[in-house]
Amino acid sequence: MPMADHPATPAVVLAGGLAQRMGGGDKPLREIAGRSLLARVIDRLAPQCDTLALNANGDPARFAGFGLPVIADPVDGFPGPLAGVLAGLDWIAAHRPDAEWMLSAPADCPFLPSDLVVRLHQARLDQQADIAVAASAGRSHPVIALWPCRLQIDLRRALLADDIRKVDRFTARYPRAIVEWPVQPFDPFFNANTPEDVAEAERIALRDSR
Ligand SMILES: Nc1nc2c(ncn2[C@@H]2O[C@H](COP(=O)(O)OP(=O)(O)OP(=O)(O)O)[C@@H](O)[C@H]2O)c(=O)[nH]1
Ligand SMILES: [Mg+2]
Repeated sequence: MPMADHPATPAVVLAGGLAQRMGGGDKPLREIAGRSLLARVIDRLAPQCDTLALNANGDPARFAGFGLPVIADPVDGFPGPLAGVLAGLDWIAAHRPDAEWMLSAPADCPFLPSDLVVRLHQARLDQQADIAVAASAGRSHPVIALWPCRLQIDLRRALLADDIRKVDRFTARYPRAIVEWPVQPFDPFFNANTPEDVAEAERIALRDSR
């Protein structure tokens, strides 16, 4: 359910990468202490977002168990996470035309904070920004962001005509709010890219559940 003090915010979970550092395969389905990365991301976002969709290429059947729509990249090849953001904005324009904002988050951040959406909205209001981006330990996380749905047309042009692939390069065109989160007791934007990261995530998950 959306929180009362910010607009209804659908979210797209980006699960479209190659997972090269993990050694390939479906990274979102990798388990951390008995629950997949993707299931953990959904657990974190579902209370904050009023609609969820997955962005992934290939056979959507492998995600059928989540009961969520699976949207493919609107651009061929592996053009990077910006294509996933565009896939989300296209899907929302078609299915949630009432929505003005969209959250994007990667499928490999299993400990997303429970105040993610509320703080991103507050920051873009306070700073009169168009886009709000999450940060921790002084580093921004460009794909964990709140996007105005009206950027759909600009983003398509940037990807297809201007060949922009870096999320930062696109968002730098707009007033941005960078919103910092504390990293204690752990970084809420911990990102599982390698098998070593999976082991570390298991340690965090087991500690957190005690
Ligand atoms: N839609 C889409 N999402 C992508 C693409 N490349 C990366 N992503 C997503 O962007 C987020 C961050 O990317 P990475 O951590 O680099 O994920 P990855 O590409 O699976 O892993 P590496 O190959 O090891 O970089 C993840 O949620 C990915 O699913 C892409 O080509 N299309
Ligand atoms: Mg990653």
